[in-house]
Amino acid sequence: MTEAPTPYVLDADTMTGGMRPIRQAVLAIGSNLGDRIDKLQGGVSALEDTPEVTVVAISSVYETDPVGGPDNAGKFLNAVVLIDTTLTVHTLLDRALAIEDAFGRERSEPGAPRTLDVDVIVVGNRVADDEALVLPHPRAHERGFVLVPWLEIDPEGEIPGKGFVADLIGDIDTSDVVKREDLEIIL
Ligand SMILES: Nc1ncnc2c1ncn2[C@@H]1O[C@H](COP(=O)(O)OP(=O)(O)OP(=O)(O)O)[C@@H](O)[C@H]1O
Ligand SMILES: Nc1nc2c(c(=O)[nH]1)N=C(CO)CN2
Repeated sequence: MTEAPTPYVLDADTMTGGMRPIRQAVLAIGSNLGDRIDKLQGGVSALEDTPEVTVVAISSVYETDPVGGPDNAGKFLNAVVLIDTTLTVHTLLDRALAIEDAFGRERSEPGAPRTLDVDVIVVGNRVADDEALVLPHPRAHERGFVLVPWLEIDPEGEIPGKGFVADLIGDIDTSDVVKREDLEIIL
C-alpha cells in the first residue's frame, strides 16, 4: 500500500495538542465457528464504533478452506477491511483482540476454530517485531483468504518488503477462495 502524505489530527488521548498521524491499515477478518456472517458483521460494526477508527472499505465475503488447524475444521468466511486510524499500532492490535473477545473468541490451541479472528495485516509502512505484534503480518503474503479480498478493494495494495498484492496473488493457489455473492457486510 502506498502511503499518502501524512495528515495529522490533534491527539485526543492526551489533549496536549500533540499530533497523531492518520494511517491507513488493512485488517483481515475470519470466522469458522457459529453464525459466521453475523460475527464478521459484528466485528466490522465494532471497528466502526471505535472513535479513532474510520472504516474506508469492506470487501465482499469469501468462503475459504481452512489453512492449518485441525483436520475437521470447517470452512471460513473471510473479508478484508481498510480503515483510517489514529491509534498506535499496539493499541490497534489491542482493539482487534478485544473485538475478538467480545464475539466469543476462545484462545485454545493454535489454529483452533474461531468465532472471530481479526488480524492486523499492514499499517501504512510501519514495521513491528515484538512479542505482541509483528507487522506486516508475517503470513499474509501467502494467504489467498487475505490477498483476494484485499485486491478487490485496494488494487494498489502493497505489503512492505514483500510486494504488491496483485503480484503476490500470482504466486499462490487461490482456487479455494470463493466469493459468496449472497452475503454482505454493511456499515
Ligand atoms: N499482525 C498481527 N495481527 C494479529 N495478531 C498478531 C499480529 N502479530 C502478532 N500477533 C499476535 O498473535 C497472537 C495470536 O493471534 P491468533 O491466535 O489470532 O493467531 P492466529 O490468528 O491463530 O494465527 P496467525 O497469526 O497465523 O493469523 C495475538 O495475541 C497477537 O499478540
Ligand atoms: N481459510 C482460512 N484459514 C485460516 C484463517 C482464516 O481466516 N481463513 N485464519 C487463520 C489464523 O489467522 C488460520 N487459517
